Amino acid sequence: MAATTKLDYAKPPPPLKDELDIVIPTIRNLEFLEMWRPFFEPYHLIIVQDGDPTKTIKVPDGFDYDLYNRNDIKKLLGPRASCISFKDSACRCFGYMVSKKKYIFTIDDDCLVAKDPSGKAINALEQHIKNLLCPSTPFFFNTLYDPFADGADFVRGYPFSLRDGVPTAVSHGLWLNIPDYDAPTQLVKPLERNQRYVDAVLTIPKGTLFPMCGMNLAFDRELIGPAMYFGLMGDGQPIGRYDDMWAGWCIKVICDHLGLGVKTGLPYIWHSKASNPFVNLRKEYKGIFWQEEIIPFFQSVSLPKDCTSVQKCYIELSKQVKEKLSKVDPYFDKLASAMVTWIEAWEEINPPTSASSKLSNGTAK
Ligand SMILES: O=c1ccn([C@@H]2O[C@H](COP(=O)(O)OP(=O)(O)O[C@H]3O[C@@H](CO)[C@H](O)[C@H]3O)[C@@H](O)[C@H]2O)c(=O)[nH]1
Ligand SMILES: [Mn+2]
Repeated sequence: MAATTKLDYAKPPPPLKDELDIVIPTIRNLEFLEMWRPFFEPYHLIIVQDGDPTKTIKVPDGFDYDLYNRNDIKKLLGPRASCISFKDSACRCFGYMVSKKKYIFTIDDDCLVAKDPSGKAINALEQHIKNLLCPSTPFFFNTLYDPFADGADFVRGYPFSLRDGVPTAVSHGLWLNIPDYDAPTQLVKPLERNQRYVDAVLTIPKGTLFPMCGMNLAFDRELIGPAMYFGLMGDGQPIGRYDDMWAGWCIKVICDHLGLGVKTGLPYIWHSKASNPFVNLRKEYKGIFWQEEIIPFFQSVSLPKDCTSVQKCYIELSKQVKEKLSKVDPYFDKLASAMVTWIEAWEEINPPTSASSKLSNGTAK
């Protein structure tokens, strides 16, 4: 059995119902919650209504929720609301900012409960909680996958000095049915469906980036929340559908710097609707060739030792974005400024407590 584990994988994890918020970006009514009711009803929902604030979003009875529309965002953030995207699912990050809980689970309104190979309904939230409560192993790859999973462990040759692992900051879930493909792939493979259920949770190794998808994602808000900014997308912006990707690249370099873990794999959800590939192509177009410069940038990012908090790392990252990516397009100059605005807004909404400020100055004992 692994040297240390905060959780016995064989048993269900603690429900964390008072420590976790569910964040849903939406332009639709939320009937999908009926399918999730057995799993979600005990939790507080933060619904971020995008688009026309005068539209009424219907939420099924029995759920405890706060709903924020564009007017609410402007009222709460004032001029700093400019950093929250409009007419793009990136608006969901506002929900991360206003939450007061330690954990966040974000899910799209076209993601339904999937079934595992035995036909059992998958409680995606329970698996994310397991993933977050168990350590990650970014420094040395365990070939039997998650060593903390029931029936697995560290294999021969795995250094005992590394078997405690590190705290897990992010749990990235996957999708059956409609896969999260980019528009070109979607256009050439319109009928492809993901039917492969891979029963694995992997820690993404230190130094490796990954394409983070926001539709089935959980994270420890206290460990990495301030870096989970989903960027400037949608209305008035030259790019869309790179919100979660941008956040994923930022959080990964910061997690690597701070010694935190990022996991991907279980749980699966059932992604029920494909968005329009032609509309998606128009949104993604610039991103498809910009990312050939963005990825080498993130691969070369080095954060100074005195960046001991997520906020300090993020502000340093914004400086490097301004310095090194603005030559790709003036958009990155705007994005770098928006990254700073996001941190300012985050700190205004979440004033540091004495404990958290000790943590952020690396003085906590
Ligand atoms: O303008 C908008 C459009 C949509 N939403 C809400 O965001 C999610 C995702 O929307 P949808 O399922 O229609 O789009 P997908 O292409 O499947 O989304 C995936 O692609 C990524 C694009 O950023 C994203 O990470 C994935 O979610 C739904 O809840 C819509 O209601 C919105 O708020 N504003
Ligand atoms: Mn979708």
